[in-house]
Amino acid sequence: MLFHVHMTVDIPLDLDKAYVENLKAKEKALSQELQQQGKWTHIWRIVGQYANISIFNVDSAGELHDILMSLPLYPFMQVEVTALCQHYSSVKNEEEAH
Ligand SMILES: O=C(O)C[C@H]1C=CC(=O)O1
Repeated sequence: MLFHVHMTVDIPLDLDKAYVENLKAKEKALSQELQQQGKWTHIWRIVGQYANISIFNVDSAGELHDILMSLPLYPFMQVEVTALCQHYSSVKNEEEAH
């Protein structure tokens, strides 16, 4: 199942800098692990915002939920999820679309 996920990060300015850098490093490592596994298939920075647009390819909505909850920066994120399915006009088959 494909999901479009819009993550906006808002970290309080008064948090300890070392703590924040550690969270970001953990977030990056987990994100890259999920990308290597083919579950987090795209991540794009939204220009001018501390936000990203991502595409996830997971087995279920529940799996995506668990992944999002496990993100180290999740407590500081607003997350909007949109479920995707094949468009009838798409020239790609579902596998290629991933
Ligand atoms: O920077 C972000 O967009 C937030 C988050 C998502 C992946 C990652 O490494 O950080």
